[in-house]
Amino acid sequence: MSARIPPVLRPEHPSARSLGQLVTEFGLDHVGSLDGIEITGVTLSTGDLHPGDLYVGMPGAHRHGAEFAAEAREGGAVALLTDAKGAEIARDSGLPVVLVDSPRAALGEVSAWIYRTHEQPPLLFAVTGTNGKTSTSYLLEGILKQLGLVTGLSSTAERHIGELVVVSRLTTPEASEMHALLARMRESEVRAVAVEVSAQALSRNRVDGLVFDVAGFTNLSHDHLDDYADMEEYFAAKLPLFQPDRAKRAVVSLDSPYGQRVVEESRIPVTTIQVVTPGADTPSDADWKVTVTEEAAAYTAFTLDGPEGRSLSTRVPMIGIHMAADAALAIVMLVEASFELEAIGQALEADGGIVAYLPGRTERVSGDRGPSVFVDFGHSPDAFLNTLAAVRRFTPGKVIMLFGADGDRDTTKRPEMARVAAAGSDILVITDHHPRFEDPDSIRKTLVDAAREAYPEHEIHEVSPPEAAIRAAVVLAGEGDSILWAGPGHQDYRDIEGVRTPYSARDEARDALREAGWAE
Ligand SMILES: CC(=O)N[C@H]1[C@@H](OP(=O)(O)OP(=O)(O)OC[C@H]2O[C@@H](n3ccc(=O)[nH]c3=O)[C@H](O)[C@@H]2O)O[C@H](CO)[C@@H](O)[C@@H]1O[C@H](C)C(=O)N[C@@H](C)C(=O)N[C@H](CCC(=O)O)C(=O)O
Ligand SMILES: Nc1ncnc2c1ncn2[C@@H]1O[C@H](COP(=O)(O)OP(=O)(O)OP(=O)(O)O)[C@@H](O)[C@H]1O
Repeated sequence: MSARIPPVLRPEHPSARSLGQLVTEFGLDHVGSLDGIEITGVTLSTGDLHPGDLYVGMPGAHRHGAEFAAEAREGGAVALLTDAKGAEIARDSGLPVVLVDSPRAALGEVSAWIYRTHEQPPLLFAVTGTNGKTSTSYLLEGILKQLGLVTGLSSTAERHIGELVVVSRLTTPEASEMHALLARMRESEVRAVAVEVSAQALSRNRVDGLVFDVAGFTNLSHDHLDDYADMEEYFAAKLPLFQPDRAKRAVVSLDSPYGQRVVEESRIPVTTIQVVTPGADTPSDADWKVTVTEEAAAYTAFTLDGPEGRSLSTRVPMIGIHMAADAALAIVMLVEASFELEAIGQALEADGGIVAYLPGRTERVSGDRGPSVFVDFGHSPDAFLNTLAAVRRFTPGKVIMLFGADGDRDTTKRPEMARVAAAGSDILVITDHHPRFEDPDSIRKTLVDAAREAYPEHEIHEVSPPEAAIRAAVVLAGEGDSILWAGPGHQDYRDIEGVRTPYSARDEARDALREAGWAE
């Protein structure tokens, strides 16, 4: 059985638009009569086709989308938008063809036009960076709700429209889906939307047709070097978000050295923020400074100090300094969007701090007895470093780190992940994650070898599959110990040879605790 692919959210009451008018307004060439053709939606996939759609045939990694034009017509598509090659491929499809140089480059503006998302858009927030995008987006959404707004969210984990929740496929949806989502949000009177923007999304035009009111940068560290040749290329992929055609203003964290470079290369007004340690040798030049004042098992308290003596103290219901950094970034993004710091402070104080639930982000799944078990989505060396440090601070006993590495994704980060995991833990349990089309034994071997080489004395267990590994970790743990299971986070499947096999790390961890007698 494979896990269900979540649906794409579309407006429930789309208004029809004239294809002829689109062609005229965009100055496009076309083949075949467009007389009387009305479009109500747009898609680049036959898997998500609605009658009345404009089907966009774009060249992909494997196929040219125009190959599916006839299938799209049978499914109710009323026209094809494609490039010259696609027009040739789809010559006999029976669909009128609208021509563009690059369907991907045209998709954002065309989708915005079809769904009228340029008209009275909500407040738009974008968050990018290697780690912390999802967390900051959820925290933004949480605070906006506390301020009384109807909100929307687009993240790796979920898309939210007010109270409606749908599981996500991509971190940042393709532009056609993004504008459909915004149109649906408008129907629900959503006033502010937090959007997680991946580097891949910026490289692939997925946020075209949007101008964010405020863009936030969390940090940059080693990840995605399968998609980008090196860190410079990965960094360069993030920069377009910080230019006038993409965002009006930005808040940039200086917590990683790349933050300063974003400031230097951005061409929009930028405000900076940084986590500071009282008494540190190098004072921070950031506009806003975050000081963690208390780290408890259920929350992290911090003070945010800004220009003109402005200050706010609150708490985030998550563990770790990095979560205070994400929460403070969210608050300053709101200030840049013209919310009063005082009003934010009052709303948070009324609720005893920020109210937000972040699925699978250092989520504690254990109860009052036995070891603490946290399930986390971290899958990069820097994420491991931060979450392990956070867990360590509450753990009187041993810290057991359980993790595997993604198959068919950046292989160069694996040894460093293993070294960081060994350095920050007392016991390592190495297992499988999403093997995809790779051999899981060989992925584990790379991790075990790297950890052993760096820390020959470290206690390392290799256990496959993860269902057995979490049970092994629980057996190794006792009262006062912690298990950090990094990687699976919120996900409800494992990708094994391209099949999404249903699986929940959080449920497995709860079952393992129950079987060991630590939970009812
Ligand atoms: C590697 C990559 O970017 N792939 C994307 C790409 O697929 P592709 O080029 O392989 O498509 P293809 O199979 O050649 O097909 C070409 C076209 O024909 C269409 N088609 C194909 C078959 C069919 O039966 N009907 C049909 O309409 C496809 O929708 C596509 O438009 O075009 C598809 C449709 O637009 C995307 O969904 C797909 O993203 C895949 C799922 C993906 O995983 N992308 C990753 C790299 C990604 O974007 N990740 C980031 C970052 C995550 C993070 O922060 O960690 C993200 O934002 O999610
Ligand atoms: N500011 C931060 N600095 C470093 N690590 C962080 C930070 N915020 C979160 N993390 C770590 O990174 C993991 C992933 O967090 P989150 O999902 O918020 O990031 P993301 O950028 O959305 O990741 P992805 O690109 O994989 O979706 C967390 O579970 C935590 O381990």
